[in-house]
Amino acid sequence: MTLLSVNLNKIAVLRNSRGETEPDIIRAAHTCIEAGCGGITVHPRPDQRHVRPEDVRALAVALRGRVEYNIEGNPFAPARGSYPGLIELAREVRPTQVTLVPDADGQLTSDHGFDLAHDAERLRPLVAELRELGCRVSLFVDAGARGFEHATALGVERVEIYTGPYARAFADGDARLQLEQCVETARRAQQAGLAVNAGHDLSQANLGTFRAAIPGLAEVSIGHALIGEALYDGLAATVRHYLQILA
Ligand SMILES: CC(=O)[C@@H](O)[C@H](O)COP(=O)(O)O
Ligand SMILES: NCC(=O)COP(=O)(O)O
Repeated sequence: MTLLSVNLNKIAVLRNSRGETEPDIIRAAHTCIEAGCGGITVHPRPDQRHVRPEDVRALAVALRGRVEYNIEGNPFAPARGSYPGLIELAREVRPTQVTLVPDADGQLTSDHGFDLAHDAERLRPLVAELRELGCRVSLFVDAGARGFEHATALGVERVEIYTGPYARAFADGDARLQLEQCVETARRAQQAGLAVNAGHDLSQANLGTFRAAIPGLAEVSIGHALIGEALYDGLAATVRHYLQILA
């Protein structure tokens, strides 16, 4: 069974565009949980254009004991304004899992993973602290990544394969090479004792093929496509509700 963790960043983006409280991220989380998802993911960033520290805290209260809570982000990005930094947020809310992502500041979205051999030493104290807090630690890696033994040696339990290039190739009509690379990467990670998560631009169109190719895939975190698809799935019914009011 692969756990579906719904990324709610895009709900926050819509809400932030009006500076008010709707759509409500907690209500969205309840809806996803009632629909059967196994986890909620958020990816706070220092510029706070997506979920904000207060969302991270409120979700921790709403989710506790119900589903897994996965917080993603760059642990090296400094605190800025009311953003206290990823590790400080983890200290406060102790999520189920922290996925460390080497985003550059101001990056539109995540687009690459860690170089495990190169980054291991600076990750070491962070991984140790997160594990002491009781959080499972996952590292975001590119398809094709090597050096998983460095992650295992740090005490990391999972890696998340960045699936953006796979999703793009799938949309372009031929994802064979990208998929093979993901399969091979998952196999190497599992051989090193790590469980494998995946995410970025996964969708109803490309998920089935991906899942079928990766035995033991532990978790997928999906946000952008899922929220977009939810709009299409709900738009007609919502228009009908408005028409009933106006009839
Ligand atoms: C690590 C990763 O791939 C996701 O967390 C992604 O960055 C989230 O997407 P947003 O760009 O919507 O925050
Ligand atoms: N870790 C990936 C994630 O949380 C969601 O990515 P996307 O589906 O929004 O591209």
